[in-house]
Amino acid sequence: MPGRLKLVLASGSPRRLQLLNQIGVEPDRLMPTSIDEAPKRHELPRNLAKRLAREKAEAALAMLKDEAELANALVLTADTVVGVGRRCLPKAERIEEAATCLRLLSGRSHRVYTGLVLTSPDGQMRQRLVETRVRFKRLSREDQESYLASGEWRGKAGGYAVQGLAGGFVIKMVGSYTNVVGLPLYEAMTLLLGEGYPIHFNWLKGN
Ligand SMILES: Cc1cn([C@H]2C[C@H](O)[C@@H](COP(=O)(O)OP(=O)(O)OP(=O)(O)O)O2)c(=O)[nH]c1=O
Repeated sequence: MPGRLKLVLASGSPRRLQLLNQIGVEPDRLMPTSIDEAPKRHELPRNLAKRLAREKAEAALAMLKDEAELANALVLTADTVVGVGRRCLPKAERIEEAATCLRLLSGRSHRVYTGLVLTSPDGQMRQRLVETRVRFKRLSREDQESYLASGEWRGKAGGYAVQGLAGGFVIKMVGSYTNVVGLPLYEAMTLLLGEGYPIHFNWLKGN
């Protein structure tokens, strides 16, 4: 008899895990991948998000191939990229990068893309690309300096986290909020249900 369908979240992002938990999904395994996330020359933000989500899926599958107990597992990966026009902003690791991002984001609209890949046990990859438009207020010198001092930008695409202090910078958002945080929940839920993952069953637990 086939075992219960398992889920591997191939991510080291605590935000992605929290977002999945929010819809009652608890992955059987967390598996951070490590890939080169540098954009190619002239690569558009949307293409970068798609490519990196796919490369994370491939890296996770290679790590899983010797794990018999996860042979029957779905594997979920995502990558979030902030784009200003045709330019990909970095996932800020240094304060100078974050400062450059804030200057570019100040007083204008940008787009946040998340590429999502769900791989089924037979190796089939189902992919989504989700886009949200975000408009920031003009950031004063104090906004920028205080935000940099907060450290909240660290490890975040585009050097900000909308779920934290930077929520106060957002004038307008068009599209999915959870997409900006790192995992668009409508699309994730649709992909998981499409592969037969029993999301609603989990909602009944505890009642
Ligand atoms: C724009 C934005 C990004 N982010 C985060 C989500 C992601 O963790 C990160 C983008 O980097 P990613 O490379 O997408 O993800 P990651 O390296 O953190 O995790 P993994 O590859 O292991 O799945 O930025 C926020 O938390 N809030 C935001 O508002």
